[in-house]
Amino acid sequence: MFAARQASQSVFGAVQRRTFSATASNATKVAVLGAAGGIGQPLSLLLKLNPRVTELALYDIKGAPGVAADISHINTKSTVKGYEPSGAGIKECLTGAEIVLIPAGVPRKPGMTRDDLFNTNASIVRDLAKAAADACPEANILVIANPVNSTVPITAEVFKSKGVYNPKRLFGVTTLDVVRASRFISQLKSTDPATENITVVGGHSGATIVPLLSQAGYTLEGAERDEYIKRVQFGGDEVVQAKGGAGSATLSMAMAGARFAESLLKAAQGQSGVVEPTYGQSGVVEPTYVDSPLYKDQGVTYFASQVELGPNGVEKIHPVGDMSEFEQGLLDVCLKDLKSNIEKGEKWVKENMGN
Ligand SMILES: NC(=O)c1ccc[n+]([C@@H]2O[C@H](COP(=O)([O-])OP(=O)(O)OC[C@H]3O[C@@H](n4cnc5c(N)ncnc54)[C@H](O)[C@@H]3O)[C@@H](O)[C@H]2O)c1
Ligand SMILES: O=C(O)C[C@H](O)C(=O)O
Repeated sequence: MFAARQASQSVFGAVQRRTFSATASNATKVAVLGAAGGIGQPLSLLLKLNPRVTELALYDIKGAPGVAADISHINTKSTVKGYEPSGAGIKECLTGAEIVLIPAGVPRKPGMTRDDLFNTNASIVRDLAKAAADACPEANILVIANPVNSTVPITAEVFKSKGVYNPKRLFGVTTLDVVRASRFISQLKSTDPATENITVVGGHSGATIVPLLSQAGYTLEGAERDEYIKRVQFGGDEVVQAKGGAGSATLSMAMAGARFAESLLKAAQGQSGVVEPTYGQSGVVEPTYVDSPLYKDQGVTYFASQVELGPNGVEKIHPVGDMSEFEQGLLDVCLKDLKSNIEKGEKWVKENMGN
């Protein structure tokens, strides 16, 4: 009981109490690709605060050694090293990594959709996926770069082309949608956001983001419902507008990425079931966008639903479960959009696999 309680301490709780430390058998190297960016820097900071991480490898086309030097002074035990193309390079960064987070890529400006990022980010993700498939084919790959609905299939096709694809190890990070859906309902209902955990299924853009409020026992009606759904589906646009051309969500995304990485680390280190609410509800059952059987018969080969994580990555993909008629309508729209986003990624990468 005590051990379980200790192991489920939050990132911040663990640091403050100074009682929890990762053991040698739990040595975990985590790599961040795009570590000098708006997401990469705070994400790397949060990973440095996580006692489950023992080695942090930070790569970017520019600036990663500086970020690493800065973060390395934080008084937690993990080692930190920065890599750039002209130095030790991405191969050394990735070798031995168990988790690879990919926030490398261009963010949106006002007026753009995530799909407008496709032309730039597809080749960035393809090339980083190639490097990971060569250097750490068994790592858990966590894709943050947008458009996630398409960059995840691109990553899968790269791994398939190298004969090392394991669908249990590839994740599109959709945690920010869960974080937003939970925060926004807590604002409407005056509840504690730390205890809200709204399941969000589908994908990660606009109408493909489907919050299932009914599963948390909530019913919203009329304008209140429509505004809530719009805010969850277009929460990213709210931040893009507010930043006025200086990028998209970085800080909330860093938290969401760190939370999902922590869930995987907990699962890899043997925790199972639903874990008591800690670091923003980080548990071992999380919605994430994976190679999924749920809607394959409709040509939708990747889908985010509740996924149980374990030492081998994906342990179990939960079905979407009961939903209201209204939510079913949202899901129908989602599936149509998702199918074309997936096909776009797969088609592009097959035509542009390169060497
Ligand atoms: N999944 C989500 O929920 C979510 C949330 C927010 C943002 N995003 C996406 O994350 C991506 C990054 O956003 P950001 O705000 O951090 O952008 P940013 O421009 O601040 O940072 C991107 C970083 O990637 C680096 N980079 C570019 N090409 C690279 C390459 N080939 N190898 C390594 N590093 C490379 C850049 O040098 C830069 O440091 C965007 O595509 C954005 O849309 C996703
Ligand atoms: O909105 C964006 O472009 C970034 C991200 O996907 C988000 O949801 O905030």
